[in-house]
Amino acid sequence: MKVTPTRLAGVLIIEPRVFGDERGFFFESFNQRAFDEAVGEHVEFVQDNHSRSSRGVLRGLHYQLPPKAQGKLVRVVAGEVFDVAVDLRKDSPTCGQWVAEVLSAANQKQLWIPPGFAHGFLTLSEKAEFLYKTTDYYSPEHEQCIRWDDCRLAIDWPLENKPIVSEKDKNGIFFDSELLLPRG
Ligand SMILES: Cc1cn([C@H]2C[C@H](O)[C@@H](COP(=O)(O)OP(=O)(O)O[C@H]3O[C@H](C)C(=O)[C@H](O)[C@H]3O)O2)c(=O)[nH]c1=O
Repeated sequence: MKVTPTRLAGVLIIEPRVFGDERGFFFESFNQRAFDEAVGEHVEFVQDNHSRSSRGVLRGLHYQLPPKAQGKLVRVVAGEVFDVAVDLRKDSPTCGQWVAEVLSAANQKQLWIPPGFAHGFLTLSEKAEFLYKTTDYYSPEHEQCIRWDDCRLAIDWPLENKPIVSEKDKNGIFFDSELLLPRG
């Protein structure tokens, strides 16, 4: 497993070791011991999610407030997305900054996004199947949505057209220092 830090401390790009042969391929999509070693601590996941999106669908930017903040280990098993994490940690030197990575069935890359970040993605392929593990349960009461087009975040989405966004996401809030989350 190859682990690459990003410019947002804690957010990691994880590339599993893929075993290809004449039948196809095999890889461990999650290994608790290897993951904990990569992150440097034990991380427990309690929920697996799966969403399918069409080209141009943008989901996010979502996060849950403490005490239900979620860490997310995300990957794509069909198609391709432009995946984004935004640092919302109050005392972080990269607070308000974002990092993006193209995740696809072809590159088999995963992104570890610890609690304290907002997350979203733009679908680049006709269809994308998005799977992810979360470190806490879904809690609508704690869910927040920051506008994908917030001008302070200025995320450079590779948009071909106006994205397809849910009503909830259309009515998201704008990034503000009041939103920031305590570290940990
Ligand atoms: C997230 C979630 C949703 N739901 C229900 C609530 C709605 O009735 C329906 C669709 O929810 P939503 O429109 O919030 O789904 P997404 O827009 O894909 O939200 C996700 O998208 C971005 C990329 C994220 O990072 C979050 O994990 C998550 O918020 O599924 C559940 O039952 N459990 C869940 O964990």
